[in-house]
Amino acid sequence: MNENINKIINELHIYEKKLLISLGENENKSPDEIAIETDMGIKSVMSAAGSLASKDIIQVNTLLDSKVVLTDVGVEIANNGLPERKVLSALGETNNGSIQMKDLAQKSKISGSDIKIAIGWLVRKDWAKINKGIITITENGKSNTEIQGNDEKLINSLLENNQLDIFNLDDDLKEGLDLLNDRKNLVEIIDKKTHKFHLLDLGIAILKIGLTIQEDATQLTHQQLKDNNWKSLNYRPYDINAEFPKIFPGKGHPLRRIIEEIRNVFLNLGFSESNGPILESAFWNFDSLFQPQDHAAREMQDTFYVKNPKEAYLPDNELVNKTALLHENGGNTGSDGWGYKWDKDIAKQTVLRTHTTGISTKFLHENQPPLKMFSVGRVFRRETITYKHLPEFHQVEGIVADKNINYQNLLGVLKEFYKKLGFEVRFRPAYFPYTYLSTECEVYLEDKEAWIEFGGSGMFRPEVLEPLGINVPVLAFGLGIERLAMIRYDISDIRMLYKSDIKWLREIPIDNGISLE
Ligand SMILES: N[C@@H](Cc1ccccc1)C(=O)O
Repeated sequence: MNENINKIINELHIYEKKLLISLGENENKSPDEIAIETDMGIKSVMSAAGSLASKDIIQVNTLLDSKVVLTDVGVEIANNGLPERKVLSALGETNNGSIQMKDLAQKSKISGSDIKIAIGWLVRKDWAKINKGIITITENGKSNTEIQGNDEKLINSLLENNQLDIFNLDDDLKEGLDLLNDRKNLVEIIDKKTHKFHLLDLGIAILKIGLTIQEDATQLTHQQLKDNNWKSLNYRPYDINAEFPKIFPGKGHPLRRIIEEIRNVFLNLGFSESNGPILESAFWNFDSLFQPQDHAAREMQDTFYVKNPKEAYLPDNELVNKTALLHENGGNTGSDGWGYKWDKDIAKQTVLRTHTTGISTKFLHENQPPLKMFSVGRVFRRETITYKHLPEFHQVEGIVADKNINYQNLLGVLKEFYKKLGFEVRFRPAYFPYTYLSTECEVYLEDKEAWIEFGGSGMFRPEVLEPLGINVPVLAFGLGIERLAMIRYDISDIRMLYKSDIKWLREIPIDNGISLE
């Protein structure tokens, strides 16, 4: 037996020991008292008690503790007397023991609203009778003028003691409580659960053997190693439930992360990555895309033109001349072109690129199909800032060029791309001067109950491909990235992505499965 107990003792946690020792001194302490005395905190006391109870060392009883207290109204009544008591006193002071109803308020000094209550209780307590507007004291009333009722006893006792334990009330006070309870607003009963610990035989036996508390070591010191003390130390076990401070490790910005995710999707689909300058010539940004020089998108209100450098270099003459011809009369493509005089100077203008599509035409000019290329970059438009518009944002641009490429392949690539990112998109017919057929992808924003546009795409027109020297079909797309991030991170305002809102950035989970190496 002893051997067994020793084993149990050895396995006791320091909190269990502290609790047992405390109970050994006095079993009647409340958990709160023990928590203060042992400096353990109430949670630790209760969990140590639970653990001791599970080993049959102590028993934990749950008690309901019900206290009665005066309400604010109750305190006032306790100081001034019950309204019916005031009326009874007033009746006692009259010669014939009666008062006219209409004089009641004035004679008994109670407020109008208390009259009804006073009458009700006078009758219920049989202190007075009412007949034809006259209140008359009864025999019972007379004999009660000097005696406190049980309800009054309780009120006074509460005024003195603040609160009383319901289970300890004597019979008078119990009856008083019943009466007061009927009045609704004078007393209140507060129920509280408490626990009481009781040492069982095993607990008593353990205490008899005696418990020593060796404070746990939480740190190893140089000295302990030197003195060889470390061997006899009692090491505090790791508490994996302990509270810990929140830490906010560094992490990639959500926009950066989604860009990396997008890059991975295309790299995994076998696309090669390309890039281009932010400051671009109008030639690559517009002219190479068969966008006429008077096209609305080129207007100052849509495009940022740059003063310095004011002009960009144009590519080789052959390409420039072919492009000029195409704009003017369609060149060899069978198209009529736009039918205007193409102006070199307009093509030389420098712009902050309005899309990344110029990267694609430049890439086609410099590379031979078959090819698959994508690029991610920042683009600029003179947009009014709203929850879904910013004057600068990111696009992912891409092309696939090969003999048998067609519009179905385009839809296939886009579907695959969005699916890999976890989005469901719908396609709508669209128009771009440089593609035919053209389509736009949209996603439904539940918050705004609206479809928002994700980006455009289409098959490059022959007018685009011919001057570049490409004679196979090319599918092309240019998709916005910020809006994807909005949905991915559940933010209803695109501006959030550019605010240094620490709280939001901190709370975004780190791990969304994308590595940033
Ligand atoms: N450049 C278009 C998208 C697009 C790219 C390629 C082909 C067709 C459309 C935009 O910015 O919206």
